[in-house]
Amino acid sequence: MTTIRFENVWKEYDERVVLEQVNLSLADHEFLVIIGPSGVGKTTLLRMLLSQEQPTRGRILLDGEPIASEPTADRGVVFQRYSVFPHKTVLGNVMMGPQWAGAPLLGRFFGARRRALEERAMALLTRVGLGEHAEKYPAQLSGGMQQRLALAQALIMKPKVLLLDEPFGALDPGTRKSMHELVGELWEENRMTIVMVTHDLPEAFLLGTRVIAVDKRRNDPQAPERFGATIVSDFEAKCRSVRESRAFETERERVRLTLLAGNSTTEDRPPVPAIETALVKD
Ligand SMILES: Nc1ncnc2c1ncn2[C@@H]1O[C@H](COP(=O)(O)OP(=O)(O)OP(=O)(O)O)[C@@H](O)[C@H]1O
Repeated sequence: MTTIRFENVWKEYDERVVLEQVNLSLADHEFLVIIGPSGVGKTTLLRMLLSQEQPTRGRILLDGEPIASEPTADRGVVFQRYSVFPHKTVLGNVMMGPQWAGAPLLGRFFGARRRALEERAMALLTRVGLGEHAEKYPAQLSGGMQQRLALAQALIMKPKVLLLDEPFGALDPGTRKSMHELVGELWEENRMTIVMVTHDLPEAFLLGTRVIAVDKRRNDPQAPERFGATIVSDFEAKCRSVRESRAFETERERVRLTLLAGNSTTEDRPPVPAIETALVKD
C-alpha cells in the first residue's frame, strides 16, 4: 500500500518561481501521468519526488511520512536517455543496484547470495524480453532494449514508486507500442505506483489511471519569473487495466485507419472514443 501527497509544494530557483501551490493526493497503485508545455516544471516535480531536489515550501509525504531527503531504493527512475554502465554486461547492470545496497563497501555479493541475486536478475531480464541478451553490453542493444534494461534495473530494487521521465520519447512507434504493453503489465504485476512524464497525449490516456496537466494559471508579462506552474487539470483516466487499454488502442487505431481511408464527412466518421471526447471537451 503506497500513498503520495504533495502539500502546498513550491519550487523556486532564486527569484524564479517554477512551481507553486502544488496539492495532490495519490491513492495506492495509481498510474499518474503528468503532461504540460515544455519547461513548465514536470521533471522538477519528478526530481522532488526522487529527492534530487527539495521543495522550497510545502512538503511531500510518502505513506504519510515526509519523504527521505536523499534518493532511496523505494523510488526507482527511468529517464528518456538511457543511463547505465557501458562497461558492465546487461546482467551485470541489473545486479549492480542490489549489490551496492547490500554490500556498500565492495559493491559485490559472493557465493549463495550472488547466485540467488543472479537468478532473480535473470528472471527479471527474461520477463522484460532480454533473457537471451544477458551477456551483451549496452552498446550492443537497440534503444527499446536499452529501455527494457533500464526498467529491469529499476524493478530489481522493488520500488514502491517508479518514476518515468519521457521513457519512450526516443523510441520508434512500434517499439513504443510494445513498451506501453510491457509497462502496463509490470505496473499491474508489481502493484507499484507509477508517476510518468510525457508529451504524448494518447500515451498519457492510454496508460494513466489519472492524468494531470501542469501549467501557469497566471502570468506577469513584465516579470515572467514571478509566477510558477501548478496543476490546472486533473483527469480521471478511463483505462484502469491493461485489457481495457488494449481495447482502447485497437479502437483508436480503427478510427485512425478509417479517417485515413478518406471517410472525411462528419456523418461517416465512426464514433470518437470516450477518452478523446473527454480531451476535446476539456
Ligand atoms: N537547477 C536549476 N536551476 C535553475 N533553474 C532550473 C534548474 N532546474 C530546472 N530549472 C528550470 O526550471 C524550469 C522547469 O524545468 P523542467 O525540466 O522541470 O521542465 P519540464 O516541464 O520537464 O520541461 P521539458 O518538457 O522541456 O522536459 C525550466 O525553466 C528550467 O530551466
